[in-house]
Amino acid sequence: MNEFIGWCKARGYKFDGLEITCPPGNCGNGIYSTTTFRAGRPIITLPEYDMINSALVVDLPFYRKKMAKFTEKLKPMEILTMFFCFEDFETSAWSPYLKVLPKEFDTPAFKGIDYDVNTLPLSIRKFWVDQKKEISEISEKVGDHYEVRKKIVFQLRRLFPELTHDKILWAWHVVNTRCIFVENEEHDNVDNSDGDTIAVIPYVDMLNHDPQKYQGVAIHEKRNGRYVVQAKRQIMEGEQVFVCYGAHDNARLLVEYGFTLPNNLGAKVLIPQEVLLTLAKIAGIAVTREHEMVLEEVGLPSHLYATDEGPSWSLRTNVRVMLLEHWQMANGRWKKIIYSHDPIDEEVDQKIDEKLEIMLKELRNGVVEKTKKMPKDVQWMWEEQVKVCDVAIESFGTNDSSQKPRSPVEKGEDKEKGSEE
Ligand SMILES: C[S@@+](CC[C@H](N)C(=O)[O-])C[C@H]1O[C@@H](n2cnc3c(N)ncnc32)[C@H](O)[C@@H]1O
Repeated sequence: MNEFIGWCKARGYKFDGLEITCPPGNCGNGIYSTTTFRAGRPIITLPEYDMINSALVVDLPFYRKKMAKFTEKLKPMEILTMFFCFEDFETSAWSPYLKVLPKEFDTPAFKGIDYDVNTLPLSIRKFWVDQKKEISEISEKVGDHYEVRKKIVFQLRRLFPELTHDKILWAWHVVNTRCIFVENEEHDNVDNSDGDTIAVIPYVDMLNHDPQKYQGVAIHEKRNGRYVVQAKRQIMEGEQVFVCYGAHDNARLLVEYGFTLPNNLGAKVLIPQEVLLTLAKIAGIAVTREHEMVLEEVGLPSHLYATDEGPSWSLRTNVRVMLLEHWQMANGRWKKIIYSHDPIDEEVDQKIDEKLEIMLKELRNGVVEKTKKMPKDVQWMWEEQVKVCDVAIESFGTNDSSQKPRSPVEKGEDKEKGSEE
């Protein structure tokens, strides 16, 4: 670690009052404060040219030469993965940094765990599919298959015999678990058709995630040519400095970063429109095609979030829409009602509560039933969803679990109704 710290200082990084140590638990290294920082003070600064982004890599002579062999341009994720595949731990200019990177990761992809997508909660499903696709696409392009396709096996094998699927998987994880959102300039040799917004930033990438406690916010100060992490509130001596990687639930944290958080407020339950409609019907709301069309036009999500004190405004509004009378919807009259700033009529408000409570209990029971049927290794993801439902239900203040309506699954009416599916 000392070699890395010296390397950073020699490159102009500033991080007085911080030290990298291993926090308790299994989270690798973290950054701790050895002094008190006032809110607004920069705690880490480094020159922007030290951000490892696609432009930096493709302009390095080694990679420029290497990429000249390809007929197509690579995307930013592929370029950064390639960089971590090929940099030599001993001879690279980044050697002290490469040596402090984790050797392995606790993500399902790294451990070779392949979830059946149909057993995952909706909140993580698309992300899991996209991640698998991205890893296999990268390993095809940079690895064996790509070489076969391009008939340059011989040259690449001769130049880079160490390039294996395992190496690519490791390099991809380095990028995916450590990259930060930045707005990179366009570069002629980069395929930025899907954007170019990632960079791996040494030292800054030692910051761990805590969405509740985080004190560090990162800013690319283009005008000053530097990258800065600032204290967004006072940081006390001895505290671990955290940033927030995003409002992710635990399934997402595990799949993307290989860890979970106790009491994660990023937990959420996605309620797609067809499930909302089913729940509404169970709660006795007479939903017509007209209601469905208005719901589509309003376009609000019906999700439940662990951070919400009760069902969100958008979920309540969707229920409100479904309670509209035919005459209230005719000729676009619903817009005046739904978008009005006037307080909602107390009677309507009570009706929304009453219906929502039934709907959410039904949803909860459906998720509980689903949880029981899921393989053991993903049950905890569903249990987290049950907890989110519980918090929302508790907000109604009745909290009488014996009164929970039986789910359609229990009643044997419709296997999928009332579940998150
Ligand atoms: C950007 S790196 C942070 C530095 C990292 N701990 C290291 O030793 O290099 C992200 C990785 O740190 C770990 N991590 C970050 N926040 C964590 C937390 N709150 N709990 C456990 N592990 C965490 C995970 O392994 C994640 O993939």
